[in-house]
Amino acid sequence: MGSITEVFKNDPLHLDSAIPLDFDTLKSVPESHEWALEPSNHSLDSSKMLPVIDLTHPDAPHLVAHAARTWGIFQIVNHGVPLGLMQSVESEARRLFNLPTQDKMKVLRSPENLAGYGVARIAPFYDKCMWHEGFTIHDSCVGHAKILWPHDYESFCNTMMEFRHKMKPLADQLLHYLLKSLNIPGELVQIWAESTDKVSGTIQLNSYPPCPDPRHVLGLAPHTDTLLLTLLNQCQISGLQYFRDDIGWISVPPVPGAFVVNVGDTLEILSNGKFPSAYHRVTVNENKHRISYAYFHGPSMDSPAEPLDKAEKPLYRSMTVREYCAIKAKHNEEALGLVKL
Ligand SMILES: C=C1C[C@]23C[C@@]1(O)CC[C@H]2[C@@]12CCC[C@@](C)(C(=O)O1)[C@H]2[C@@H]3C(=O)O
Ligand SMILES: O=C(O)CCC(=O)C(=O)O
Ligand SMILES: [Fe+2]
Repeated sequence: MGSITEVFKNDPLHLDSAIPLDFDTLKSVPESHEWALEPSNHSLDSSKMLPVIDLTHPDAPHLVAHAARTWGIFQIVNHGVPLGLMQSVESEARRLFNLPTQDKMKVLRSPENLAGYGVARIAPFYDKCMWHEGFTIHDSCVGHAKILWPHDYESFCNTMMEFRHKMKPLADQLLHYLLKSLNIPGELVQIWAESTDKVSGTIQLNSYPPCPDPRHVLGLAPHTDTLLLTLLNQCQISGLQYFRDDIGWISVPPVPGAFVVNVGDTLEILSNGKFPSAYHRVTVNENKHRISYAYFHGPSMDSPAEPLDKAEKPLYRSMTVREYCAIKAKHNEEALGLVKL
């Protein structure tokens, strides 16, 4: 059926590269984790550049569409997701990542699966390792949570399911604003809105432990997200950076209670390049254990991935979302270039 899991069944992440480092035992950065980092641009005040949009503002639909066109990344506040729920997601994520390594290894993501504990999907594309461990939730998380906390799994699962339940309509609303701003028939906007009903969004919990020397380390290597929209909370600790050719790497400042919204590759294709997918990376901290959590909003794998405005010359070839995800899983950063006409 139409889930992203099937893409990874065909292109498994091999186990030897799927195990994160045991960060607790490290006193210095091993060579395997030392990157030649492109420097950040500190001369610009990114807090004055990247838009922070109040979703209760009467002009919110236009502000959202404008920010997605100009940046491919922006932040939203007054989005309706309760702060208490956001705090619970963070504390459940911390509870998980604070478990001993041998416990987390019991829920290691199997090579052909999407869900569970492990390194980022993009890890095999790099010869250096990232200072990161992740936990991915796709359908239910009960199986994994029962292994981790046999007598106390419910608070984790209830929190994550409640979070997903609140994120879906928010992501749909943003997608609706964006698609409506394109020159496409209302029925097509409706079809796309409904296409996200067939899949349950993916939740990704990210952990970036304190690092003895963060200057040469990356939490996550530069990447774009694959699906339509990613909504991410950085839990008040900076680390997320965004790249644009004309400005270089700038920090995305943590804004209390906000979600960072990233345009993903699939939305770049649907919009014929009007909403550019955001190229981003994560840096780490010396003393703070940074957590972030994200909701990945995607369509059914059977949906067409092609420019929607038929009056325009298409810049990308037509394919299904499944085909695009398979190209991304094989070629990572090269994928968008490979489907450009
Ligand atoms: C829905 C998804 C997006 C994601 C791949 C995945 O199937 C589940 C994990 C997601 C994640 C999180 C960390 C960064 C990222 C690039 C990765 O390696 O795994 C994203 C993937 C993505 O957007 O392509
Ligand atoms: O941790 C972050 O700020 C970003 C995480 C991210 O890029 C992702 O989960 O795709
Ligand atoms: Fe990302």
